[in-house]
Formats: sequence, C-alpha cells, structure tokens
Amino acid sequence: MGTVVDAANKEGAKSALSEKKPKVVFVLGGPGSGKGTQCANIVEHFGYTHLSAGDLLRAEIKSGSENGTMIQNMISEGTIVPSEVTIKLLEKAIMEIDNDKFLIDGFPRNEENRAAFELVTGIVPEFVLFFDCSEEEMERRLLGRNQGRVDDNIETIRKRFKIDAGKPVEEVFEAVKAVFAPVEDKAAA
Ligand SMILES: Nc1ncnc2c1ncn2[C@@H]1O[C@H](COP(=O)(O)OP(=O)(O)O)[C@@H](O)[C@H]1O
Ligand SMILES: Nc1ccn([C@@H]2O[C@H](COP(=O)(O)OP(=O)(O)O)[C@@H](O)[C@H]2O)c(=O)n1
Ligand SMILES: [Mg+2]
Repeated sequence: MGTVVDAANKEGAKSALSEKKPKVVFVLGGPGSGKGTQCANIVEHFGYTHLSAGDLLRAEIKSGSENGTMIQNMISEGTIVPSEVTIKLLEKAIMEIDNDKFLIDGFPRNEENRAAFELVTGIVPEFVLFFDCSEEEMERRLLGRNQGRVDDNIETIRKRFKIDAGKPVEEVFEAVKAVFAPVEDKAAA
C-alpha cells in the first residue's frame, strides 16, 4: 500500500547496490549510547566508512531539499523519517564513496526500516553492533552533547526513549499505533 517495501516488491528490482556488494555493519543503540563516537574509532582502526543516518538527514535539511521541512519536523519530534527517504540517502552515499566497508549508524530504527533496506538494496548486514546504555546515562550525555541539535532537549529525548504512558489512554494509543503501523502495513500488503 504505497510503502517502499511494496514498491520494491512490485518492481522486483534491486538497486545498483546489489552490483557493488558492499560489506555493511549496522550500529545501533539508544540516542546518546555512543554510536557516533565509537564509529569514529572504528573508522580509524578498521578502515570502514561511517554513514550516520541522522547526519545524512540533517545534511538533507541543510541542502534545501523539498523533503527538508518534513525531515526537520520529524527530527524535532524524535519520530522516524519514512524509510524511502533515509534509504535513498544511504544508497547514494554508498554508491558515491569509494570503499566497500560501511558502518551504518542509527539505521534501521525499526523493523520497517530493516525490511525495506534489505528488499531495496539486497544487502544483508555482516552483523549488528548494539550499544547498550542506561537511559539515565544517555540522557546525561545528550544534554551535554553541545552540537546545537534541535533534538537534544529533554522533551524530545523523552519521546525518543519510550512511549510515555502517563498520558490519557487515547494519547498513549497514538504512540502505540505509531510503533505498530509500519509492521502491520507490511503484513497486510
Ligand atoms: N563512553 C562514553 N562516556 C561518556 N560520554 C560519552 C561516551 N560515549 C560518547 N559520549 C558522549 O556522549 C554524547 C553522545 O555520543 P554520540 O556518539 O553522539 O552518541 P549517539 O550517536 O549514539 O547518539 C557525546 O557528547 C559524546 O561525546
Ligand atoms: N534511521 C533513522 C535515523 C534517524 N532518524 C531521525 O534522526 C533523528 C536523530 O538520529 P541520530 O541517529 O542522529 O541520533 P543519535 O542516536 O545520534 O542521537 C532521530 O530521532 C530521527 O528523527 C530517522 O528518522 N531514521
Ligand atoms: Mg549519533
């Protein structure tokens, strides 16, 4: 139903990436868990190229792209930008950069991101590196990050961490639906 997964299914097409066959490692963890910091170390020691989904999205906003406002709003709210948009940026970066080993940091953020990436690019990650960190520590780090990011404030941070269940039933269910919808859309397709 109009998702990137459906589009790829219909066309039965894989992107040019399936020719390049790069090695990909997904680097995951909550906001502030240190993904970007450790990716910089891995780049230095192991020759990977670091692709941060968040950095690519922020660059897209700066470039004045037609999706810029939508991306800006979603980042400010701590919600996940549609897979189609993020995957295009990742594909472009992988094709343009002359390396065959990539750390993909902050992607996938959900199951729909993951399935769409695999279907569209044909790439299965070598492995997933997950940085496990307490919310208390992540919050402390984000509030001290000092990179001028619109989402490094307590309101957005709390939205990014979890569903706030201290609100009225209807509002909590809005947040619950946002988690289920991408997966259920795919199952119904
Ligand atoms: N192990 C650590 N201990 C303390 N501070 C850290 C650690 N790792 C990262 N930081 C700091 O925490 C903040 C968030 O790190 P960052 O790499 O941007 O995380 P992420 O990309 O997962 O959000 C940065 O200011 C960074 O310097
Ligand atoms: N796969 C992704 C990654 C980031 N994003 C957006 O970008 C924001 C910042 O992501 P990031 O990876 O730079 O954040 P950190 O984990 O580094 O703090 C997220 O909160 C989302 O709004 C997204 O929509 N989809
Ligand atoms: Mg980061």
